[in-house]
Amino acid sequence: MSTAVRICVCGDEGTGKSSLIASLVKGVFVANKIQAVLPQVTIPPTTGTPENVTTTIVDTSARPQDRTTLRKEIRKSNVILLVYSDHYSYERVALFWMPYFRSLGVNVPVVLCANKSDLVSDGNAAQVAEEEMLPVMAEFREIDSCIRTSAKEQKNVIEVFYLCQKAVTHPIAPLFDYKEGQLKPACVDALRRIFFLSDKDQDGYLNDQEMQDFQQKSFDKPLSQEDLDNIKLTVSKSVPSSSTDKGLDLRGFLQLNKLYAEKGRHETIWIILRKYHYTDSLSLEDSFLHPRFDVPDYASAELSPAGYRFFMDLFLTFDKDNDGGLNDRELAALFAPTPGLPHSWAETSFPSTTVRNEAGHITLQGWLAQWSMTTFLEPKTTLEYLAYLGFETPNARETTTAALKITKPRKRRRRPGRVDRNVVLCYILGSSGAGKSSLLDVFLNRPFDTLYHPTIKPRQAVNSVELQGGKQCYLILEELGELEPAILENQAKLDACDLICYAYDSSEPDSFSHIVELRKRYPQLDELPAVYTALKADRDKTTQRSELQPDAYTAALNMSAPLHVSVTWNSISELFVALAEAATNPSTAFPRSEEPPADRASLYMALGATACAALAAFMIWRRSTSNAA
Ligand SMILES: Nc1nc2c(ncn2[C@@H]2O[C@H](COP(=O)(O)OP(=O)(O)OP(=O)(O)O)[C@@H](O)[C@H]2O)c(=O)[nH]1
Ligand SMILES: Nc1nc2c(ncn2[C@@H]2O[C@H](COP(=O)(O)OP(=O)(O)OP(=O)(O)O)[C@@H](O)[C@H]2O)c(=O)[nH]1
Ligand SMILES: [Ca+2]
Ligand SMILES: [Ca+2]
Repeated sequence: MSTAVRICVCGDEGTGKSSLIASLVKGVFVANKIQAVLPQVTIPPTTGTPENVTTTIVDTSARPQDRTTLRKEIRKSNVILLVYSDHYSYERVALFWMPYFRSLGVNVPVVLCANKSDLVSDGNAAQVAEEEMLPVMAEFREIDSCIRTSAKEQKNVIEVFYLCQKAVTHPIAPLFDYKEGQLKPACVDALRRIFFLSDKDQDGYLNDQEMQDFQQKSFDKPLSQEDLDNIKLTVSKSVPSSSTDKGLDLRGFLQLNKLYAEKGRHETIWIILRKYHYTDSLSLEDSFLHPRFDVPDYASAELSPAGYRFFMDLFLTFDKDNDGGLNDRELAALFAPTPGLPHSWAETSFPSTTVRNEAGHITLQGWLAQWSMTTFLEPKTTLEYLAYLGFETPNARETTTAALKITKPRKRRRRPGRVDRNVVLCYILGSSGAGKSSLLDVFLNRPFDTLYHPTIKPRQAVNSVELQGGKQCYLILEELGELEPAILENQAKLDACDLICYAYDSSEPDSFSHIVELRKRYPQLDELPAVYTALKADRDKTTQRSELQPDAYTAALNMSAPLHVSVTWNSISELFVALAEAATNPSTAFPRSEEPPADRASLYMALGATACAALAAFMIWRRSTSNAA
């Protein structure tokens, strides 16, 4: 919105341009001859000034020799005050002035002023408007408003300049189409969204309480019962088919605003739109959608209790059939005041990233998990959607950032104790076919699928996990697909990750070596806490083709031995608890720091050596037997 209004006063010679300016500034009519062109005046905002703008008024001359200056001033202005005072100068409005402004290519509102009204008898006022003003207004859309003034009698002098200010601060053009007699589509879209956000119970009507809240928010003052009844009466009169028993429906709400526009009270619409953070071009303010929110290094973003509350209420409001899931229609209704699903959700075929019910609809648990993940991975998206979806705080000065919080930085991961995080990210690394996707599926309570679909794009799954002691945390599991090398080379990605889960297929002899290779190739992985997991434990365990067998390998690292799990076993959920525990208590997932007793260390090494020898012997034996066969 503009903070300054520059008014260029134009019109034929002798129409009273300079007199109007002098009358405004001095407060009295200057009867004696005044300067042809007054110097420009700048007026600071006063109590009545719309939007507290500073106003500059520029006088001009219509004489041909002053044309260059006139042109320059018109181009610099935000609004033109076009003055006429008799029949001749009136004719010149349509014949010269309006076409002239158009030929300059300026796109500013024009306020048309019929000055010297003292010379016309009062009875004529209505007729003047009918016969003179309406036709030119109809012909030239850029005319914002018309007014009759008298500099001599101080009539409408303050008002005419006020109209000029308002034409800039509260323009009618973006809201209303005179030719069609309709609110413009962008205005209807914005009002529809505002109606939708105000209809808190989503029954399609603004009931009395919702109207009160809307009024309070828009105009910072309560709505009296009388005013409310009047509004309803006006609407029911103008939309005869609508009943206002349950409140105001969308049609009635739009009609009400249309009436404002028709009656020249379009500033009311602007007040509403601006309260809901619309810009002059009827888009949402960038600072509203993207407030400043910085996540320091080693910290993360999470939803605050207010944020969780908001998303929970949203879910409950839109689960109309109360079946504990949001079906496609309910989801579409929920996202109606937004541009659609967040980009990243659409890309990851939401809701497949989180918990769904049998019908495939996202559950409340899944919904909160999904937002927890989004906030963790891309807090700006959450902030944007909080704005679209109408998150409000009791304190008007607070923004959507009140729905988020920043966790304490956790640079020193080896320090004992829990980290200040309720949402954690765990990368699952392992050879292709090791069973990573199956792990993600079972994490989301999906049935086990024996069919193998290799993963190409990174894939995430998020769910809540109950930690020991009953505390909830959200665990994001991510398998990296073909981007595994790229992601592991990216230090920022590793810093953001809370835990590495090394996974291998215990029934596949070439599976564990992938982990050994990864750790060799990316030594920076050792800076992260880790958990080793042997997958497909329901199948026959086989010897790994690796220098050390997994147990010996982890023992040599002073790490816990791999957990043996199978997605076909119910006990698989214990793995997720173990991962969440390790991620929130990272020091437990590093090599134990106390040096083990010397003889035990050598025992591990020796064990490793025997294991290798055994493996070699085994392979030789196999080969000879197969040769024999
Ligand atoms: N009766 C009457 N006379 C007015 C009014 N306003 C201005 N006049 C007179 O009209 C004449 C022209 O007024 P100006 O203010 O100089 O007009 P202008 O448009 O600035 O004229 P230029 O500078 O020549 O372009 C003066 O004699 C004013 O006193 C008015 O409201 N009523
Ligand atoms: N018996 C058994 N089979 C499993 C288990 N987990 C996974 N599988 C099967 O192993 C095969 C590969 O599983 P995926 O989960 O696709 O393996 P992945 O690690 O995601 O594979 P990539 O995406 O190629 O890296 C599939 O046919 C699964 O059905 C398990 O616990 N037991
Ligand atoms: Ca003048
Ligand atoms: Ca309602």
